[in-house]
Amino acid sequence: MGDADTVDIIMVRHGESEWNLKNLFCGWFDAELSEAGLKEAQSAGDYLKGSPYKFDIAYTSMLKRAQNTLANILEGSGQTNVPIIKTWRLNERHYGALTGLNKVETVEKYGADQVAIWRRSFDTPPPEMPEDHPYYDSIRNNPALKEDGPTPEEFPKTESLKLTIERTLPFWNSVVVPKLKEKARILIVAHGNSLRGIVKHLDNISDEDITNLNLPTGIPFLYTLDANLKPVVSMKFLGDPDVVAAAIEKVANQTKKK
Ligand SMILES: O=C(O)[C@H](O)COP(=O)(O)O
Repeated sequence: MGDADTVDIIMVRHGESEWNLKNLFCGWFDAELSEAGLKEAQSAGDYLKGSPYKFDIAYTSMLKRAQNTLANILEGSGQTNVPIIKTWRLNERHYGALTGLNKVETVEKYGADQVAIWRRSFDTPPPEMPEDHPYYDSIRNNPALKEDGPTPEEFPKTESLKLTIERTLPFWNSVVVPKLKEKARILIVAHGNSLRGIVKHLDNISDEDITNLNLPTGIPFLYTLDANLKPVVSMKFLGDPDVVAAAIEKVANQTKKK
Protein backbone atom coordinates (compact mmCIF):
# COMPACT_ATOMS: atom_id res chain seq x y z
CA MET A 1 0.00 0.00 0.00
CA GLY A 2 1.08 3.58 -0.67
CA ASP A 3 2.02 5.92 2.16
CA ALA A 4 1.69 9.66 2.77
CA ASP A 5 4.15 10.43 -0.02
CA THR A 6 3.04 7.87 -2.59
CA VAL A 7 -0.13 6.86 -4.42
CA ASP A 8 -1.20 3.44 -5.69
CA ILE A 9 -2.94 2.72 -8.98
CA ILE A 10 -4.30 -0.67 -10.03
CA MET A 11 -4.53 -1.60 -13.71
CA VAL A 12 -5.99 -4.68 -15.37
CA ARG A 13 -6.12 -5.92 -18.94
CA HIS A 14 -9.67 -7.15 -19.71
CA GLY A 15 -10.38 -10.84 -19.29
CA GLU A 16 -10.03 -13.22 -22.24
CA SER A 17 -12.35 -12.16 -25.06
CA GLU A 18 -14.21 -14.41 -27.50
CA TRP A 19 -11.68 -13.30 -30.14
CA ASN A 20 -8.72 -13.97 -27.85
CA LEU A 21 -10.15 -17.48 -27.47
CA LYS A 22 -10.37 -17.85 -31.28
CA ASN A 23 -6.89 -16.26 -31.53
CA LEU A 24 -8.10 -13.48 -33.81
CA PHE A 25 -6.63 -9.98 -34.01
CA CYS A 26 -9.29 -7.88 -32.29
CA GLY A 27 -8.32 -4.23 -31.88
CA TRP A 28 -11.44 -2.01 -32.09
CA PHE A 29 -13.83 -4.88 -32.87
CA ASP A 30 -16.22 -4.94 -29.90
CA ALA A 31 -15.80 -8.60 -28.87
CA GLU A 32 -17.54 -10.09 -25.83
CA LEU A 33 -15.72 -11.70 -22.93
CA SER A 34 -15.40 -15.48 -23.18
CA GLU A 35 -16.65 -17.66 -20.33
CA ALA A 36 -13.04 -17.97 -19.16
CA GLY A 37 -12.61 -14.21 -19.43
CA LEU A 38 -15.69 -13.63 -17.31
CA LYS A 39 -14.26 -16.00 -14.70
CA GLU A 40 -10.94 -14.12 -14.82
CA ALA A 41 -12.79 -10.87 -14.10
CA GLN A 42 -14.70 -12.46 -11.24
CA SER A 43 -11.45 -13.90 -9.80
CA ALA A 44 -9.84 -10.47 -9.98
CA GLY A 45 -12.82 -9.06 -8.08
CA ASP A 46 -12.56 -11.77 -5.45
CA TYR A 47 -8.83 -11.10 -5.06
CA LEU A 48 -9.35 -7.36 -4.68
CA LYS A 49 -12.20 -7.92 -2.20
CA GLY A 50 -9.72 -9.60 0.14
CA SER A 51 -7.06 -6.98 -0.51
CA PRO A 52 -6.59 -3.54 1.06
CA TYR A 53 -7.33 -1.88 -2.32
CA LYS A 54 -10.47 0.28 -2.41
CA PHE A 55 -11.24 2.68 -5.26
CA ASP A 56 -12.51 6.24 -5.56
CA ILE A 57 -12.86 6.14 -9.36
CA ALA A 58 -12.44 3.72 -12.27
CA TYR A 59 -11.54 4.32 -15.91
CA THR A 60 -12.16 2.04 -18.86
CA SER A 61 -12.48 2.01 -22.63
CA MET A 62 -15.53 2.19 -24.88
CA LEU A 63 -15.26 -1.53 -25.63
CA LYS A 64 -17.48 -4.02 -23.84
CA ARG A 65 -14.74 -6.56 -23.02
CA ALA A 66 -13.07 -3.95 -20.81
CA GLN A 67 -16.33 -2.48 -19.46
CA ASN A 68 -17.69 -5.90 -18.50
CA THR A 69 -14.39 -6.87 -16.88
CA LEU A 70 -14.58 -3.68 -14.81
CA ALA A 71 -18.21 -4.27 -13.85
CA ASN A 72 -17.40 -7.78 -12.63
CA ILE A 73 -14.33 -6.60 -10.72
CA LEU A 74 -16.30 -3.88 -8.95
CA GLU A 75 -19.16 -6.27 -8.20
CA GLY A 76 -16.82 -9.02 -6.99
CA SER A 77 -14.93 -6.61 -4.73
CA GLY A 78 -18.13 -5.09 -3.33
CA GLN A 79 -17.46 -1.67 -4.81
CA THR A 80 -20.33 -1.17 -7.26
CA ASN A 81 -20.71 2.46 -6.12
CA VAL A 82 -17.38 3.46 -7.67
CA PRO A 83 -17.92 6.08 -10.42
CA ILE A 84 -16.82 4.89 -13.88
CA ILE A 85 -15.39 7.10 -16.64
CA LYS A 86 -15.30 5.58 -20.14
CA THR A 87 -13.04 6.92 -22.87
CA TRP A 88 -12.09 5.82 -26.37
CA ARG A 89 -8.56 6.89 -25.50
CA LEU A 90 -8.18 3.68 -23.47
CA ASN A 91 -9.39 1.49 -26.36
CA GLU A 92 -7.16 -1.33 -27.58
CA ARG A 93 -4.79 -0.33 -30.41
CA HIS A 94 -6.59 -0.54 -33.78
CA TYR A 95 -5.23 -3.61 -35.59
CA GLY A 96 -6.06 -2.30 -39.06
CA ALA A 97 -6.35 -4.84 -41.87
CA LEU A 98 -5.31 -7.66 -39.49
CA THR A 99 -8.60 -7.28 -37.58
CA GLY A 100 -10.43 -10.61 -37.61
CA LEU A 101 -7.47 -12.62 -38.95
CA ASN A 102 -6.21 -15.68 -37.08
CA LYS A 103 -2.82 -14.93 -35.52
CA VAL A 104 -1.22 -18.27 -36.46
CA GLU A 105 -2.56 -18.09 -40.04
CA THR A 106 -1.22 -14.55 -40.29
CA VAL A 107 2.25 -15.85 -39.33
CA GLU A 108 1.94 -18.58 -41.98
CA LYS A 109 1.10 -15.93 -44.57
CA TYR A 110 3.51 -13.12 -43.60
CA GLY A 111 6.14 -14.82 -41.42
CA ALA A 112 6.79 -14.70 -37.67
CA ASP A 113 9.15 -11.72 -37.83
CA GLN A 114 6.68 -9.49 -39.68
CA VAL A 115 3.80 -10.40 -37.36
CA ALA A 116 6.01 -9.82 -34.31
CA ILE A 117 6.75 -6.34 -35.67
CA TRP A 118 3.07 -5.61 -36.20
CA ARG A 119 2.13 -6.92 -32.72
CA ARG A 120 4.91 -5.53 -30.55
CA SER A 121 7.03 -2.94 -32.32
CA PHE A 122 6.82 0.68 -31.18
CA ASP A 123 6.18 2.54 -34.43
CA THR A 124 5.28 0.08 -37.22
CA PRO A 125 1.48 -0.14 -37.65
CA PRO A 126 -0.26 -3.05 -39.38
CA PRO A 127 -1.66 -2.31 -42.86
CA GLU A 128 -4.62 0.11 -42.83
CA MET A 129 -8.16 -1.27 -42.64
CA PRO A 130 -9.76 -0.61 -46.05
CA GLU A 131 -13.37 0.67 -46.15
CA ASP A 132 -14.49 -2.64 -47.72
CA HIS A 133 -12.98 -4.65 -44.83
CA PRO A 134 -15.56 -7.05 -43.29
CA TYR A 135 -15.35 -5.25 -39.92
CA TYR A 136 -14.95 -1.65 -41.10
CA ASP A 137 -18.63 -0.72 -40.73
CA SER A 138 -19.21 -2.39 -37.33
CA ILE A 139 -16.14 -0.63 -35.94
CA ARG A 140 -16.73 2.76 -37.58
CA ASN A 141 -20.44 2.74 -36.60
CA ASN A 142 -20.08 1.24 -33.10
CA PRO A 143 -22.82 3.05 -31.12
CA ALA A 144 -20.52 3.09 -28.07
CA LEU A 145 -18.25 5.50 -29.96
CA LYS A 146 -21.12 7.98 -30.27
CA GLU A 147 -20.93 8.33 -26.44
CA ASP A 148 -17.22 9.04 -26.56
CA GLY A 149 -15.20 8.55 -29.70
CA PRO A 150 -12.60 10.08 -31.96
CA THR A 151 -13.53 12.83 -34.39
CA PRO A 152 -13.85 11.67 -38.01
CA GLU A 153 -10.35 13.04 -38.58
CA GLU A 154 -8.98 11.17 -35.54
CA PHE A 155 -10.72 7.86 -36.34
CA PRO A 156 -7.89 5.37 -36.94
CA LYS A 157 -7.64 2.85 -39.76
CA THR A 158 -4.67 1.22 -38.01
CA GLU A 159 -2.44 2.03 -35.04
CA SER A 160 1.11 1.35 -33.96
CA LEU A 161 1.86 1.42 -30.24
CA LYS A 162 3.27 4.92 -30.82
CA LEU A 163 -0.01 6.11 -32.32
CA THR A 164 -1.94 4.43 -29.50
CA ILE A 165 0.17 6.19 -26.87
CA GLU A 166 -0.32 9.52 -28.67
CA ARG A 167 -4.10 9.28 -28.13
CA THR A 168 -3.95 7.69 -24.66
CA LEU A 169 -1.50 10.12 -23.04
CA PRO A 170 -3.70 13.24 -23.42
CA PHE A 171 -6.31 11.40 -21.31
CA TRP A 172 -3.68 10.17 -18.85
CA ASN A 173 -2.17 13.65 -18.42
CA SER A 174 -5.41 15.66 -18.30
CA VAL A 175 -7.65 13.28 -16.33
CA VAL A 176 -5.68 10.61 -14.45
CA VAL A 177 -2.64 12.64 -13.35
CA PRO A 178 -4.65 15.34 -11.51
CA LYS A 179 -6.58 12.59 -9.70
CA LEU A 180 -3.33 10.82 -8.76
CA LYS A 181 -1.98 14.10 -7.38
CA GLU A 182 -5.12 14.30 -5.22
CA LYS A 183 -4.19 10.80 -3.97
CA ALA A 184 -7.37 9.36 -5.49
CA ARG A 185 -7.48 5.56 -5.44
CA ILE A 186 -7.75 4.62 -9.13
CA LEU A 187 -8.59 1.45 -11.04
CA ILE A 188 -8.03 1.28 -14.81
CA VAL A 189 -9.40 -1.64 -16.83
CA ALA A 190 -8.24 -1.45 -20.41
CA HIS A 191 -6.43 -3.47 -23.09
CA GLY A 192 -3.14 -5.18 -23.73
CA ASN A 193 -1.68 -2.45 -25.90
CA SER A 194 -3.25 0.66 -24.40
CA LEU A 195 -1.85 -0.54 -21.06
CA ARG A 196 1.54 -1.32 -22.64
CA GLY A 197 1.58 2.33 -23.65
CA ILE A 198 0.83 3.56 -20.12
CA VAL A 199 3.45 1.20 -18.66
CA LYS A 200 6.01 2.39 -21.25
CA HIS A 201 5.30 5.98 -20.21
CA LEU A 202 5.43 5.32 -16.46
CA ASP A 203 8.62 3.25 -16.51
CA ASN A 204 10.22 5.17 -19.38
CA ILE A 205 10.74 1.88 -21.23
CA SER A 206 12.74 2.24 -24.47
CA ASP A 207 11.15 1.77 -27.89
CA GLU A 208 13.22 -1.39 -28.22
CA ASP A 209 12.52 -2.90 -24.80
CA ILE A 210 8.73 -2.40 -25.03
CA THR A 211 8.66 -5.05 -27.77
CA ASN A 212 9.28 -7.65 -25.06
CA LEU A 213 6.27 -6.73 -22.90
CA ASN A 214 3.16 -8.90 -22.99
CA LEU A 215 0.35 -8.34 -20.49
CA PRO A 216 -1.82 -11.23 -19.26
CA THR A 217 -5.60 -11.02 -19.32
CA GLY A 218 -7.55 -10.38 -16.15
CA ILE A 219 -4.74 -10.15 -13.60
CA PRO A 220 -4.53 -6.82 -11.70
CA PHE A 221 -1.15 -5.14 -11.36
CA LEU A 222 -0.03 -2.39 -9.03
CA TYR A 223 1.99 0.73 -9.55
CA THR A 224 3.02 2.78 -6.53
CA LEU A 225 4.03 6.28 -7.61
CA ASP A 226 6.00 8.93 -5.73
CA ALA A 227 5.09 12.62 -5.46
CA ASN A 228 6.46 13.14 -8.99
CA LEU A 229 4.45 10.14 -10.24
CA LYS A 230 7.63 8.15 -10.74
CA PRO A 231 7.20 4.44 -9.95
CA VAL A 232 8.57 3.13 -6.66
CA VAL A 233 6.72 -0.14 -7.38
CA SER A 234 6.36 -1.12 -11.04
CA MET A 235 3.88 -3.62 -12.49
CA LYS A 236 3.51 -5.79 -9.39
CA PHE A 237 1.00 -8.46 -10.40
CA LEU A 238 -1.53 -9.26 -7.68
CA GLY A 239 -1.77 -13.00 -7.97
CA ASP A 240 0.11 -16.29 -7.90
CA PRO A 241 3.50 -15.73 -9.63
CA ASP A 242 3.28 -19.06 -11.49
CA VAL A 243 -0.22 -18.21 -12.74
CA VAL A 244 0.99 -14.77 -13.85
CA ALA A 245 4.03 -16.19 -15.67
CA ALA A 246 1.91 -18.78 -17.48
CA ALA A 247 -0.65 -16.16 -18.51
CA ILE A 248 2.06 -13.86 -19.92
CA GLU A 249 3.61 -16.79 -21.82
CA LYS A 250 0.16 -17.64 -23.23
CA VAL A 251 -0.13 -14.14 -24.75
CA ALA A 252 3.40 -14.24 -26.16
CA ASN A 253 2.75 -17.65 -27.76
CA GLN A 254 -0.55 -16.74 -29.45
CA THR A 255 1.23 -16.63 -32.82
CA LYS A 256 2.78 -20.08 -32.40
CA LYS A 257 1.15 -23.25 -33.72
CA LYS A 258 -0.35 -25.36 -30.93
O1 LIG B 1 -6.52 -6.75 -29.96
C1 LIG B 1 -6.17 -7.93 -29.83
O2 LIG B 1 -6.09 -8.78 -30.72
C2 LIG B 1 -5.70 -8.37 -28.48
O3 LIG B 1 -6.50 -7.91 -27.48
C3 LIG B 1 -4.27 -7.91 -28.32
O4 LIG B 1 -3.59 -8.68 -29.24
P1 LIG B 1 -2.02 -8.79 -29.22
O5 LIG B 1 -1.64 -9.37 -27.86
O6 LIG B 1 -1.75 -9.71 -30.36
O7 LIG B 1 -1.51 -7.38 -29.39
